[in-house]
Amino acid sequence: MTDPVLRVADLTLVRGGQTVLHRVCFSIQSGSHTAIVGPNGAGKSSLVQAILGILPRQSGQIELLGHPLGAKGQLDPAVRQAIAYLPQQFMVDRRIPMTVAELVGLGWDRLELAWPWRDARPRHRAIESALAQVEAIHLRRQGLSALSGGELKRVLLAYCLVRPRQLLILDEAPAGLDARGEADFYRCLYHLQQQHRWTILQISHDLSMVQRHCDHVLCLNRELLCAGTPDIALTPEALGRIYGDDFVRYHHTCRPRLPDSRIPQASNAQKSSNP
Ligand SMILES: Nc1ncnc2c1ncn2[C@@H]1O[C@H](COP(=O)(O)OP(=O)(O)OP(=O)(O)O)[C@@H](O)[C@H]1O
Repeated sequence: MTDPVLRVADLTLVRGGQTVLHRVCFSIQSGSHTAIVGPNGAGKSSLVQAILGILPRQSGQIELLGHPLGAKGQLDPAVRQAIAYLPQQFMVDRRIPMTVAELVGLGWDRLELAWPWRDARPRHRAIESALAQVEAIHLRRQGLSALSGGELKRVLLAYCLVRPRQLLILDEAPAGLDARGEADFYRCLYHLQQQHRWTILQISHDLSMVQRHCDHVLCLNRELLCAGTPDIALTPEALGRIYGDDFVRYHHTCRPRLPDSRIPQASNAQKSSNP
């Protein structure tokens, strides 16, 4: 078995004086698709922020692509560039006069100093290719303020894939999209995952999506309560431990369409109910 893409050992995190993660341990393998599930306030976003080196940890170790993450978030720049992050909300003022191509280009730029003119052509080609892959090439000269929510998510995916990445971390990335936008986003994401062999770690509240698309689940509520394939981690018993014993999972089912002959006729129904 190859080295894990991510290894978290004994991670404890304190925020605002309270322990939000207690001795969390797990690892994720290359090419896997892992979901982090758990109730509001369970520490899911805090966990992701600790993995990205944004939040300092109280204790424990984090290793990304075989490299240790320093106590203050230090990480080999080449490793950092192999990781892409898609947040729940894109916190940049959309009135900033920036085009889609300029935003995607930021994902290509190296962290160290470089000669801008030497890289201009490959940079341009990488931006065009990334936008084409998310079917957003027609938006390249558009300002960010003119994008719909769904278009912006696709552009952010292009930002993620403008450079080769190995690990993609998503924090409720399709939040705010309508049902169609969410389905399109996931279709695009899974297609790209197959193509680029990404390892995905995503926070989600959508247990049906997790059941359908993820091969590993981490159930978190301040500590790691259980982990395994969706069949193991999303049983009613396991969900009861995470969300409380009275939790009942809602399944949306479509009523089958009745053949026309069996649909009650409003006029007949009315007739028979009239004296
Ligand atoms: N900036 C902060 N300062 C102090 N405490 C915080 C801060 N942000 C979050 N917390 C606390 O950390 C705990 C975990 O929050 P976190 O956002 O990680 O949970 P979550 O599982 O991602 O929740 P949700 O599903 O609601 O997004 C919560 O108790 C929260 O109040």
